[in-house]
Amino acid sequence: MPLGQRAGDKSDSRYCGVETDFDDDVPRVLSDNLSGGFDFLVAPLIDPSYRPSLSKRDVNGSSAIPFASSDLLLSPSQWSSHVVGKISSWIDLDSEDEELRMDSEFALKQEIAWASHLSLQACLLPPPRGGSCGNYARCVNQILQGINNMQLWLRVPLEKSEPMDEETSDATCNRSNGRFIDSWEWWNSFRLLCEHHSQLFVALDILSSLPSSNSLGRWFGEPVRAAIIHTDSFLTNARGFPCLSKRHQKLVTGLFNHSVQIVISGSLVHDISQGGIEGVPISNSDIHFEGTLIRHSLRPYLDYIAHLYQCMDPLPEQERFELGYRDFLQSPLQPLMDNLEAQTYETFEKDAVKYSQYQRAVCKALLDRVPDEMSSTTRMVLMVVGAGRGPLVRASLQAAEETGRKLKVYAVEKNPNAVVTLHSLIKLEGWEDMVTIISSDMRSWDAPEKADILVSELLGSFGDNELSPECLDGAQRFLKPDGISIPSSYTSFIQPVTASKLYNDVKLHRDLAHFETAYVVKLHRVARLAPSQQVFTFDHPEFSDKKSNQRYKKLRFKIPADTGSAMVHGFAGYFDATLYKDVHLGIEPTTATPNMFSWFPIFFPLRRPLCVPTGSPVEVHLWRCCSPTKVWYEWCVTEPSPLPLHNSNGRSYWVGL
Ligand SMILES: C[S@@+](CC[C@H](N)C(=O)[O-])C[C@H]1O[C@@H](n2cnc3c(N)ncnc32)[C@H](O)[C@@H]1O
Repeated sequence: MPLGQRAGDKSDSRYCGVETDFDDDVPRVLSDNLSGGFDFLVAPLIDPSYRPSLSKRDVNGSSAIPFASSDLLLSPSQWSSHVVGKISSWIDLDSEDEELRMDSEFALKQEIAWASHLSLQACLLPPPRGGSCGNYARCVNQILQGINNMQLWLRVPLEKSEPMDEETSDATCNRSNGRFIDSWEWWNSFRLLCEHHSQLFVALDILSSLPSSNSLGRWFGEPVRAAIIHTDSFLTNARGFPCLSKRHQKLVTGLFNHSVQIVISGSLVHDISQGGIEGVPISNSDIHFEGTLIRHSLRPYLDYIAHLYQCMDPLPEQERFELGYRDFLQSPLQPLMDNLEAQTYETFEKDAVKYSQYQRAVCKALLDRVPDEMSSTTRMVLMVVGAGRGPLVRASLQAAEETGRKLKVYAVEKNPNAVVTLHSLIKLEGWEDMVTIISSDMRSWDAPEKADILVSELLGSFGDNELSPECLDGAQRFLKPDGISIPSSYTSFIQPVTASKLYNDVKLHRDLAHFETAYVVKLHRVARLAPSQQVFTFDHPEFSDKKSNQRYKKLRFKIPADTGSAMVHGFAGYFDATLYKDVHLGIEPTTATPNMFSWFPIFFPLRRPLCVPTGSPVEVHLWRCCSPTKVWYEWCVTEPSPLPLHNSNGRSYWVGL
């Protein structure tokens, strides 16, 4: 029974699991837990006292392996939708004891084979035992090469003690028996050994104390599938009911938002005589036995988790619309080289916020340029360059009306199809006296007069990446020397991110070119590791003789020390544009224009994930390179360790002029 209804949320986080002990009557255990309100079990598949080496001594091989129920007692579809197999926790693949190690390898493979036979969607692997986990990772990696769709969830305690001063910059000081533990390091070694395998996930054990927010944040870029909350981690409220600390609540909400499933583990440790969570009515799903109400012993914890789920705000409509775009890599548009389609224009035009910002900017420019006393005698020449289907023409005319200024508009557009639409718009709106349509590339148009105001929206997710600088260089010929360009400038930004899903999606292409391409993507499962920094700025108009649109920037990012070590899979990129004076629009997360949806961020991947030890800076270099026919970016990392230069000479990714 899902935790609740949240408009638009179709993610797995609606389903809550329960960790159970070994029981050879899985159908009954499942039925009890489903009736108790849980959606799935995390259950051992085999009797924990079983050891392969002992059974091998049974020379006849006559005794059955003590698996918990078979596929005759529970159908494969029931196993698949309701059971996550819990691999035996005695397994220790890096033990010094050879017999135990050999037994462990045999048992692990045997249990996973059984889980595959049952069509389980996932198995929970025991946590690495700290220190070296080479043999454990080797065996899991072998298994990963052979399984079909099943996921393996590596159980990892969510634990990070604060390092002592002298350990701050030492990433290898991850000792389970010493002073400093950062369990992320265990996960990191393991997944590096398994080469970021896309079926290897994390299940986090949520303990009663939580590490710092920065260190928790790292996990949102990792493939976390489940969070196991032990009943011991719950606090007790004034009335004796289980509840979580504010920080735990925030974490759980964050996990829900990232499609992570909660699993309750442990036994009832709260003394609740009344039943039911405070304020939550006893539910239909409580079991009635011979007229007596039997509640699942963990029901108060489940009810509390459901309560947290139900308290979340509904997903805003725009977010719902964009759900399918989350972490989905798209090639950036090439509006200069290609002609956009009507559908694309239509999507742009739905973004009312963008056009209202433009309208505000044009209003301010008109008021600055034409004093009140001249408003009836002066007619401003405004050119919309790259007019598309006309929304900026409309915004400009509305600004003229709002300010009582007179306007003559030229709408310049190089896409002949959009020009057809423009003509029909002008006719429909009766703007023939005010608007002249020019079907031309702005870089080659011979304008009959000069403009007071040049309005354009040629911006990509990274500002200049759709070649606004090159187009406006061509267009500023017909701007008066004291004329105004809207936008007057734009700046790009980047920040390092953990984004294991994006990394794996790029890797799927199995070629270099995809690792040297920038993507437009609605970032969701990412950890933003350090505040973004400015990269390239372009100002318009720019009449200087020496100007160049080539750029180079070196940036150093400092990941907060309490984050711990982190993995960088690439850089998230954004832009902010000043339209006119204080009117701006942009997508840089800290200053993003609210409710504007025209642009998703850009993502510059790295060919090899970059492990950044605690306290190490990340030094990145970015170039904007230009030739007569194309513009491209090159990028590389030089600290903490050098990575190859990406996209040399624009060999993999470029934007055509
Ligand atoms: C991002 S769209 C914006 C369209 C419209 N202004 C809007 O806001 O919906 C950019 C438009 O500029 C046009 N464009 C790009 N480069 C151009 C150029 N050099 N000359 C004329 N139009 C250009 C494209 O065809 C496209 O219609």
